[in-house]
Amino acid sequence: MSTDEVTISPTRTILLGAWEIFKEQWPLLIPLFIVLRILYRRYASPLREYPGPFLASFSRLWKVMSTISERTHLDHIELHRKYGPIVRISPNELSFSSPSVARHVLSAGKRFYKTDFYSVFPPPENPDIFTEIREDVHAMKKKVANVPYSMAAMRQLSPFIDDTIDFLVSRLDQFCPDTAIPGFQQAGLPGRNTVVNLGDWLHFFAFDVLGEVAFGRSFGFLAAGVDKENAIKTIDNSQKYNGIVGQIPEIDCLLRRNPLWRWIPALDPNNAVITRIAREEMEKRRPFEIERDGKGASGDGREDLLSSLIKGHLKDKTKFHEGDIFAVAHGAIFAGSDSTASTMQSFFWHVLSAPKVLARLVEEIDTAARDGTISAQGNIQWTEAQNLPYFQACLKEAMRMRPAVGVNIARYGIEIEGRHIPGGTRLALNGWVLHRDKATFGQDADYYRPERWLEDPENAKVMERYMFQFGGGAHVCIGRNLALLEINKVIPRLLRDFEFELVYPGRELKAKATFFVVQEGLEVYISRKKSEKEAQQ
Ligand code: HEM
Repeated sequence: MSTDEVTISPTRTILLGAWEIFKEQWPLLIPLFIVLRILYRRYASPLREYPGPFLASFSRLWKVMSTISERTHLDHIELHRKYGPIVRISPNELSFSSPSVARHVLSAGKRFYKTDFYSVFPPPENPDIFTEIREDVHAMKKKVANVPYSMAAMRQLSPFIDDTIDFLVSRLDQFCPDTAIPGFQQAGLPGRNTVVNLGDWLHFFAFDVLGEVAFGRSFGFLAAGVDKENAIKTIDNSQKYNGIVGQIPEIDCLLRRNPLWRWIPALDPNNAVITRIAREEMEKRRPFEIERDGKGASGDGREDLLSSLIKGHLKDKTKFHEGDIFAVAHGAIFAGSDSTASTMQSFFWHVLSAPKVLARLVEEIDTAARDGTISAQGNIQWTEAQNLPYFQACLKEAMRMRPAVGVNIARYGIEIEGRHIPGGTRLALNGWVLHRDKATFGQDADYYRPERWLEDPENAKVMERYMFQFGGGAHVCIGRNLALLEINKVIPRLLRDFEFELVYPGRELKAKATFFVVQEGLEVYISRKKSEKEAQQ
């Protein structure tokens, strides 16, 4: 007997036999495998009992197509209306419409974990707080980043937000008819007929604030008055990619993670203007040790996000690496700009579309400015804005109706309200669906009605518990203090100083859900309000 005959194991013999059969029969075997897999998923999977679109029962195509169409938020509302509170949206994914289930899934410590959806978001080599899916590592990074994001730290940055608001106001001023110049329209000056894209200006504002807060310098969008170097568009395209490829993360290695991309300069994300500024600022702060004494490159004594993260790194380099500094500061721009802009756009669109709401809101703000509840001139403080109950109700209602995240937030988990969920199942939640729950928000939950927040304080508390515009639990939005601070300062100021009117009343805002809901179509006419003194003259 030869040595070879002795060493061939039975397993190897079977595998070799199988390979031989496969080589000959593959044209038949591959389709057979696909059909059997479809049949298994459709009729034998533990999730077969859950209703949903036919395509979704055996393939991820349904949710990929929905994400490509940028209508995921609307598709999910329709789905739940048609199929009920739990819908199967892919072979191993269930979508839930109940806010109490969402609270359970998102609560810290309930053993629900972020899915690989998040792993496609850049930077893959050094995940930031949003993209980090290892819970222990995430907790370590978040501990460091929580410090600069606290409300106290944010309020210390208030002067820089104020400067950006002043600048926005001066830019908007340029579109206002100057009634002091007789015949201003005939003179070709901007006037009543000037259409202002308020949505764009709010977008530029949100970006410039983040530049100030994260890197101590504005990105210059307000100054340019345009999307400089298509930076915003680049981010939106990148989010679109994340949203779609996040549904099928396996293919990311063939696309964005494919090293060949680096050879095409236009596709290299490192060339985007925001990334370039972030890298430049990071280099300016070296050696990092000087940041420890508050003598950082921002030079004006203020502690921006970058310098605070550098300090966190210096405290414990093993827990918060150098790469984390860049990833977290840079990630803030991606996570915080479109989201804040979208929220402000929703607010303005809803309020300007509802004349009675607008009248009541403007009355509240004007009265508050007259009686000293809020400053009559210049910027409005956070604490002052808290004394505007109707404004707060309008804001909550806008975040309820059109939350800034439009794609599902997904988690892995195995048990919900006593119901066992097979391991590996993704649990999907969509704010647009959750916030329309009639049992929680009322029978008229489909309508924008700020009064619901003022009618019964106890009920308002319950509704507040079930709002998910900032996510929840261990992964609750770290930038919510900044976003709310910014919004609470800028919106009442704009409504105090200007009058706005929609150019196309009754036209829906175009809302494209990439990850965030990117909105278009907030065109307005704008004019300066007369001060009390001017009105009397
Ligand atoms: C109105 C504005 C904003 C909205 C509506 C919003 C919404 C959200 C939501 C829903 C999540 C949870 C996502 C998930 O679990 O998958 C989230 C997480 C996050 N947000 Fe925001 N966000 C806003 C502003 C900001 C700002 C200004 C920043 C930073 C400057 C920021 C940074 C982050 C980060 C880092 C996370 C990940 C948190 C974690 O996983 O621990 N966001 N945001």
